[in-house]
Amino acid sequence: MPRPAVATVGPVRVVGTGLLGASLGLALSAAGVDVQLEDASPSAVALGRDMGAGRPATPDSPAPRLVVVATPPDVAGPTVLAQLRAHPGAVVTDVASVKARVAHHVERHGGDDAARYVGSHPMAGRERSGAAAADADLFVGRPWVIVPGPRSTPDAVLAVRSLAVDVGAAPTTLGAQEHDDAVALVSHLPQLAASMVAARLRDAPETALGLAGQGLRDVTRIAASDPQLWAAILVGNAGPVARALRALREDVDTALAALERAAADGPLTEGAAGPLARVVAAGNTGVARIPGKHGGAPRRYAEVSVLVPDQPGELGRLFGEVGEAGVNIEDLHLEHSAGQPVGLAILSVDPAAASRLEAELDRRGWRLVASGRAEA
Ligand SMILES: NC(=O)c1ccc[n+]([C@@H]2O[C@H](COP(=O)([O-])OP(=O)(O)OC[C@H]3O[C@@H](n4cnc5c(N)ncnc54)[C@H](O)[C@@H]3O)[C@@H](O)[C@H]2O)c1
Ligand SMILES: O=C(O)C(=O)C[C@]1(C(=O)O)C=C[C@@H](O)C=C1
Repeated sequence: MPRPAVATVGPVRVVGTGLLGASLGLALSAAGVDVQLEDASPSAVALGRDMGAGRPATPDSPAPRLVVVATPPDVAGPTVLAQLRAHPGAVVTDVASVKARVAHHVERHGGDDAARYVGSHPMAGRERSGAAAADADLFVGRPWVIVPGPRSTPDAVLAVRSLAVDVGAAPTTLGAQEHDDAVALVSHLPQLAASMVAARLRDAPETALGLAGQGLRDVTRIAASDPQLWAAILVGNAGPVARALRALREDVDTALAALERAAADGPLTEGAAGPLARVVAAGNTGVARIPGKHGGAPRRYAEVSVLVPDQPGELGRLFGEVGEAGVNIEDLHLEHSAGQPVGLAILSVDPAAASRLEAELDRRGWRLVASGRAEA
């Protein structure tokens, strides 16, 4: 396969070869960029190398043109400073999930070197840590926030934007505090909420856990995230996260008051159902505002739900036949419970093509499920 043309000029030094660093190394190496790997843990470097993310940095390595600091956020500021000093010809960025603290650190202690620093944050990741979980396609189609400092040069900003584009991400520029306020709401509060819901399961009886369906899985995937990394992220963005959590607590208190009223006086008691419906309806409004798959404005798709036998090759056959019908799958959800002989494939498609696709799949013997759901 021909290599994609990239604007990033190596060597690129990746400092911190865990999930993010190794994923970046994989993507850049696949594009032919020379990647040097550095980590406080020698075994993390060795793993990154073995995964194909780059070559271990040595004292004889050529000077990097670009350094990407992918360490935990609590050490990102000092690591950025050390890299600026060690590589006076390099642009330095970091990918920490919290930006204001790193920016202040570089601004306060970096002197003229701060001109070569540009903060950044790819909104891409997963609930696992380390290079073993790395993925060259992690950044494809994801927003990548660029956070220029007051002294960042245009060339430095361009180098970091190019990096984002070269690995398939969509760069967008924000101020450090604006970024931190935004991710408190769309990333840090969801992590806390997922963790708290999942924590309720610790002592749940096996019979209850055996009933777990897709709803629980949807809400708790990120509860498997690394506690140490997330503790550093949350304390690093404490003010905005506390504000978001306080607002959530108000909704919890509203729901609690309504439930306790219903529990004490019966489900038809005045003031019980109304507040609960309003909480759920507010959630409907919020979820409808989450942008679609390309991170752009929400657009509506029709959903076609198909029962798929739990046998090798059946999903591939379904995709093939949707393709033969000339319909593009815009998004896909799979619902499956252990022990069930079938799964449910929910295909998001252009509304204009939905009925034709349903008729075609029906004709070919697929079992369709009326869902009527539309995705925003
Ligand atoms: N995990 C995600 O979903 C995600 C997404 C976007 C951004 N981020 C940010 O990316 C950064 C890395 O996260 P990750 O998920 O790759 O973590 P990770 O735990 O997988 O990797 C971090 C690596 O940094 C190394 N390290 C720690 N201290 C170091 C130091 N002082 N010098 C050099 N190396 C050091 C560790 O040995 C480890 O290999 C964090 O700042 C995180 O906030 C994470
Ligand atoms: O999808 C996931 O698993 C993530 O945790 C990714 C996610 C996010 O909240 O979107 C998590 C933290 C990062 O700073 C950026 C991305």
